[in-house]
Amino acid sequence: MTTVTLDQTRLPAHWRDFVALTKPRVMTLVVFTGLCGLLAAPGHLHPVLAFTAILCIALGAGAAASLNQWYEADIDAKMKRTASRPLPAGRMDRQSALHFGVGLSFFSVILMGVATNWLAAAVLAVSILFYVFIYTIWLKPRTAQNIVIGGAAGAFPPVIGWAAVTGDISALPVALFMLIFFWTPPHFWALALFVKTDYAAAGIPMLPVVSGEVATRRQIWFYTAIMAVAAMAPVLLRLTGPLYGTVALLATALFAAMAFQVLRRRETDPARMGPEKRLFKYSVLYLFLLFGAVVADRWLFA
Ligand code: HEM
Ligand SMILES: CC(C)=CCC/C(C)=C/CC/C(C)=C/COP(=O)(O)OP(=O)(O)O
Repeated sequence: MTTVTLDQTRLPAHWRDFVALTKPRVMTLVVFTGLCGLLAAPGHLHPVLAFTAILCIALGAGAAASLNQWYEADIDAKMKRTASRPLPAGRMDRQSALHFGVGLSFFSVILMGVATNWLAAAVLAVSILFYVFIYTIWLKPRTAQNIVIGGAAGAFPPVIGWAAVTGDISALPVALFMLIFFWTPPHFWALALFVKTDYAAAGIPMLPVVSGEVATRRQIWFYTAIMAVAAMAPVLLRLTGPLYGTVALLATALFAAMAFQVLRRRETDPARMGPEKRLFKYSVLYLFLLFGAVVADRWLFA
């Protein structure tokens, strides 16, 4: 097992490493759900301010990701998937990541407040604090249910986007929050099944490590069922229309079919494209599809 002596490597940090620190690939979907919240909201925000609001969500998410990596540098060094990140690989010192994360957090929240309103800024602040303190520092090292509660951090972006336009939070953004909230366990546990040896090596009590594969597969199935209800809720409550309803129905049926394949398996082969990897990859596309449909529906049928 590789142990990197952190803080002793004080190589000049390249700007690319600061970008890597923000987890840009994950951020694409965070930004997209935030953008959809903003575009689905009634009312008008000047395009420059709308762009600024989305930028703030991206910067806030990047700040949270940087603080997550500042805190977890030694854990990341023990996992194959994360060992090449800037801190464990020794390309950046921890202080830089901390300063970058704290600076960016304040900058994104204050800019959001000045450019849009302080409700959007407050929700952005809550999501950063939630990801860093509730998920990363408190729950992740302690309980296998870490992502069920901690996942709420990633569910805030559509609420932030909506609040940036309207200055309030109504039923649709709450429904979109619920959708991401219940989507997160199947999204993450599908991945956790094929990287479970990594988490075991790092001593992180992720569900497949603590409760085993069978329990994880059942939990994925359980949360998929709740997520399906959350996915259909916007149309049942008449918050969205038929286009969203059709996309949500078809995409959720496929999600459930894939989760069922995962449920039927006993063991994961991390080297192959099994049902677990397929579900993880599809989970990302699924959220893109549903959020895209919310906006398309509002714009075409509102
Ligand atoms: C606590 C909740 C969550 C956990 C624990 C989690 C965990 C993960 C992990 C470990 C990865 C692999 C990424 C990597 O290797 O760097 C991943 C990928 C991804 N996550 Fe999540 N995730 C969560 C919530 C979310 C949310 C809320 C979103 C967006 C709305 C999201 C979007 C993505 C995307 C787009 C990828 C794929 C990145 C790629 O293509 O490499 N995740 N997630
Ligand atoms: C606006 C705002 C602040 C949004 C936050 C978005 C957010 C919390 C997304 C969570 C996504 C994510 C990559 C979790 C990784 O879990 P991990 O940290 O356990 O993954 P790792 O093992 O790859 O470090």
